Amino acid sequence: MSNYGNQIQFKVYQTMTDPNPDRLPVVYEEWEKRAREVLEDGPYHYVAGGAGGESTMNANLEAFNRWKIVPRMLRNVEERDLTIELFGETYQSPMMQAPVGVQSIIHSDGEIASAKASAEMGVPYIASSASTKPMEEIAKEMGDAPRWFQLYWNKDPEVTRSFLKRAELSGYSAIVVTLDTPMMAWREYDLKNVYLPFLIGEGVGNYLTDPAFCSKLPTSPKEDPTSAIMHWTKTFGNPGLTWEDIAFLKEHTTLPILLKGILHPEDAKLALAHGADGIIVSNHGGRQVDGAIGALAALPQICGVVGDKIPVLMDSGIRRGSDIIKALALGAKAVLIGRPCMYGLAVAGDQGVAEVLQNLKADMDLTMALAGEKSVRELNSSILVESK
Ligand SMILES: Cc1cc2nc3c(=O)[nH]c(=O)nc-3n(C[C@H](O)[C@H](O)[C@H](O)COP(=O)(O)O)c2cc1C
Ligand SMILES: O=C(O)C(=O)c1ccccc1
Repeated sequence: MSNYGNQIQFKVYQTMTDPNPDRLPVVYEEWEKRAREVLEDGPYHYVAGGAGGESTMNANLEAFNRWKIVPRMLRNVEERDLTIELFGETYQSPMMQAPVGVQSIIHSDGEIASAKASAEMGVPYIASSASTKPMEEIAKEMGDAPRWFQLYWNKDPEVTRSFLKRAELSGYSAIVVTLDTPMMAWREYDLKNVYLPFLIGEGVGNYLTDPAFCSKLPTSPKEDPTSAIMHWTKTFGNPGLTWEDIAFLKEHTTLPILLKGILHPEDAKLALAHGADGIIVSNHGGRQVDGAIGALAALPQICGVVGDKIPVLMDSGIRRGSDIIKALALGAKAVLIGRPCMYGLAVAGDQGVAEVLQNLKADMDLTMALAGEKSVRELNSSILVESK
């Protein structure tokens, strides 16, 4: 049971007695501003930017703003429950870290720092295929703490199979298959800055340590890193995949498989028909299709199709506790947090990520209580109205 009320008082007291003007921000916009100050143009825009004119990024925020919470009173919210259950595991809150690759462009400790913060905060960490550090190193940092692995489905099926095996062996308990990035979108700032992290060898930690990947190289990546990177760019994404290929993944792993990047209700039906164990409604934080539907706007229809058959999670645009409450009330079992954690990482490494997660959890708990609700499992759309 949670009580963040006391923590808020503690935080205010801490702030009153701490004369340091550089203390960690509370305001989301200040985290972003501080990240902007510490990052060069290339990395900052890579993280903060979206596809094309960024209309999808804006749509994500607008979709949250369109729904309003209608709080209920006198419902005894003294004892509250933030825990959820997914695939037989109990998680401390309905929040996870979204898979984010190339984190060494944000902080020298990269994914190790984010994973450490996740373990400390009891927030599951989803390790990206495109991490700078190999999945085994990330796992080692986390001990027994919960973690999932995000799969970029390589053109070479042996690499895909090897990633699935390595994830199982290093204690990841679910596979998130990202479907919306068989190729990188048109991202204007990255083109303007001539900045693509993987072309300078970032985000290939899992690949350069993979026996299946390395077996296809003319020489070892140590001897010839350029060839290794070129091979990566040729094999990274697989635009030829179809729904029939999901069977390949099911054959090669016993872990639950979640499909990330679903926005169309017909695709939710196909996901069910092809045996997905979960769906993540997402537009990749507005980084792939410019002009796409806001992720939250896509959520209700997808939950309508899926019902209670498999869990639906969501990401894209979560910035504050009330966003999490809205997503859960519209049917998501949990949400993934992307950029906010990365701004925390840029500003203060693992401590920054932990602070961002802690603040989001406190804000979510308080918002839920003040809306008259005491369990994240019981939230539903009766506390929301849509304003057109
Ligand atoms: C810098 C960056 C790198 C990302 N890398 C990956 C990745 O490797 N795999 C993946 O599935 N999603 C990736 N994403 C998308 C996130 O998982 C998530 O969908 C998105 O950030 C959520 O939106 P938000 O940033 O508005 O919270 C990345 C996002 C960012 C900002
Ligand atoms: O930038 C991204 O959104 C992303 O998913 C990615 C893909 C490949 C390498 C690094 C990040």
